[in-house]
Amino acid sequence: MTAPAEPRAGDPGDRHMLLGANVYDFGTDAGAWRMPGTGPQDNLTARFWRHAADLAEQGGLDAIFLADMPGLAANPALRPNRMVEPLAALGAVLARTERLGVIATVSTSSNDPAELTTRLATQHVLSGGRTGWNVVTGVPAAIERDFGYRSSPGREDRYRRAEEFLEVHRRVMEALASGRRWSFSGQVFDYPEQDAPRLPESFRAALAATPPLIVQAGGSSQGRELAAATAETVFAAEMVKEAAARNYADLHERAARHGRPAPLVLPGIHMVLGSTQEEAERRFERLTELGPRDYVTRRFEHMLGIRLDQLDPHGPAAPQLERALDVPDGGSVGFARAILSYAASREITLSALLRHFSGFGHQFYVGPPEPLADIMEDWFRGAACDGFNILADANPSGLRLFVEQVVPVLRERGLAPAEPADPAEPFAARLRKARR
Ligand SMILES: Cc1cc2nc3c(=O)[nH]c(=O)nc-3n(C[C@H](O)[C@H](O)[C@H](O)COP(=O)(O)O)c2cc1C
Repeated sequence: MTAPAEPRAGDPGDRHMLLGANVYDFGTDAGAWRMPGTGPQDNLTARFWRHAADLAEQGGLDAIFLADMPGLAANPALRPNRMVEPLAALGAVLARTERLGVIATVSTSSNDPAELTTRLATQHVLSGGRTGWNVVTGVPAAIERDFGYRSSPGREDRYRRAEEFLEVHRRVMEALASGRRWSFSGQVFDYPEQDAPRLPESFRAALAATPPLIVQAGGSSQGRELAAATAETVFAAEMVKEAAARNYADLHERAARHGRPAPLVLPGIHMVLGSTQEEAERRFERLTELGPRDYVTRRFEHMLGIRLDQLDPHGPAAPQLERALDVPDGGSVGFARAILSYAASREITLSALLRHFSGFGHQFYVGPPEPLADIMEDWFRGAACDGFNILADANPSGLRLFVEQVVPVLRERGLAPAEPADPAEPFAARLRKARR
């Protein structure tokens, strides 16, 4: 009798896929805030976040994830965008839920590690162990001004700061949990030996049991190395399954070199759903009409550092982008790589690529539930991911469509749990345990 084959990295066996909802306020599509029934300031109300929380928890999702770019990261004349600070908004979600996890994006480039750690620890203990911190290093040009940067720190500097930031975070979290003194001395941060803050024993015990989950987003080689050395979950930008599977295996190898289990990988997937293909296409057309003209092309140019008017729209996308690509140092190599891999895998023209770019570097899907579940199942069983971060086209309607139409299909296939998660095993501990 041959021994059972060692599970390949990513072979899910009987595991369920993890499902996060990336609630980009009104939705991923630039026209989402103008969808019927949406008010331009809905996301500034606790009601909006309670509703998103109900949909996610009752729909059996694992977490609500909030991206963030502090400062005026996008032109509000184009679309109201991420107007709420993630930790505050997720406080409303936690107050409304029992099991759902929350993951807040906070940049290491515009915060202090010791101060942030006490904020994260407080929210984590109040939530009963249901929080995660998505580590990003972004300093898009718009943020330079708001945080008084004399010049935008390059990728190397940002990641060097992020490495030290995470080590300070780890030491402060340990001091909060143990009560022991702590210090840190590095190139970026310097904290003399000091007492841990005085805390009730119950607070310390809660942190010692399970600290906040460390998530990471940034797909450059520096980003992948940071994830392998410190993260427990990665929010990834992937548009092609084969590239995602290669990156998944690479992350497993990198983590093994650090003697750690690999982080769970959740690529984003931007979706426009309908009960039929026609219905979904109509929804997408409507959202595009409601959005600012040429929003997608301008975002495409900005993310890749190119000028479309200097390229041939009817020519092959991949060779033109390879020559022209100039990812801004404040931008994301991870997203650029995902877009290039899509262009190369399908040998499409630049204008055809733009149509698929409506996911802004994430996988983009327009159609009914079943084929979407096929794609998700294929990636999950194909060692390309451990689940997904759902990017609904418009919230809450798009999130509701996913919960009502796609989750039941995933459950039928055994890919999503039929029963809600056991609240006795809090979110952060459950995901930490799911790594391999
Ligand atoms: C999937 C994904 C999601 C990201 N989300 C954010 C975000 O919410 N806020 C932010 O400031 N940067 C975000 N970033 C960007 C990176 O964290 C940041 O710009 C980094 O410096 C560059 O990323 P890179 O390693 O991909 O070059 C994201 C990157 C990726 C790949």
